[in-house]
Amino acid sequence: ASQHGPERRMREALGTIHGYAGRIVRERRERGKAGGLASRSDFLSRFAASGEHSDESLRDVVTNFLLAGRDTTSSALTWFFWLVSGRPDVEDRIVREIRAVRALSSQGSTHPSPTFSFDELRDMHYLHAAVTESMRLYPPVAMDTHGCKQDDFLPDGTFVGKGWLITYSAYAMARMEDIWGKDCEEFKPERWLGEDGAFRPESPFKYPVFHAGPRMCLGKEMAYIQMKSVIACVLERFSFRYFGGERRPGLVLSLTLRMEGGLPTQVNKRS
Ligand code: HEM
Repeated sequence: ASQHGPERRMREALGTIHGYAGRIVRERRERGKAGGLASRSDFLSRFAASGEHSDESLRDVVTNFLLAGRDTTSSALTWFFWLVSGRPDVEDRIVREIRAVRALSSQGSTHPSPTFSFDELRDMHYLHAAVTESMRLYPPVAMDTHGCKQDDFLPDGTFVGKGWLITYSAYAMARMEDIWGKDCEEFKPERWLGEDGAFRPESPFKYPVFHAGPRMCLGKEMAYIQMKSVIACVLERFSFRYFGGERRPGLVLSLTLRMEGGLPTQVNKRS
């Protein structure tokens, strides 16, 4: 193998990632061995304790989860907070929903939990719609590429040859009138709500933010729980004011869709 150039840099980068993920696995294994209070019941600890998986295999699972689950949700949250900061009406509805859920569950309890339970988060339909709508316009995986294993035809008859790469852009699809109608460019959480106010999902082929078909995102439900939990906890206590100017922040297209220059924000305590 070459000691120079891209190969060497690749090897070094891989060493850094493997080192990081490997430490996480070793730590869980050691804690598991110590047993009792020191061991934890998280997903990885259970995997490690089962004794069925090698360190290398668990290291790759950890790497996969970090890549798939960290930058995606943080990209989604960044664009969400930017969109909502320009729409006080949406923010207001979210906060009212959070308070309604809170009021229902804290009846009779003097020390309500600072976070929200799974059931409480599930009851936040408007928030679910707002998060979904924000990812429609700013999909964390804005473009997704797959390789074609054998000659095939797309449903519309387009030929795709073996070995070809095919890319679709969820970002562009969100802005097509044919798909979403005349108001496609508008941030409109109501798009996702039925007349009863309940969230109404769409076909993943129309909304390919988590991909569609057999290789769809495995972490979709977990991603919603994480994002709704963060948003509900934060918006219950704070309001945000974006001060990056009137223009839309620049798009940075890497593996995930990031925001140029981050999200300059003033945070205020909610009264
Ligand atoms: C807003 C957050 C997320 C978005 C938008 C998202 C999006 C996607 C997309 C588009 C794919 C398909 C990639 C491809 O074409 O191969 C995918 C795959 C995957 N995602 Fe997510 N993801 C999110 C969060 C998560 C989280 C939190 C986890 C795990 C904890 C996760 C785990 C995975 C895994 C394991 C796959 C591979 C599935 C397979 O190839 O069979 N994702 N995700």
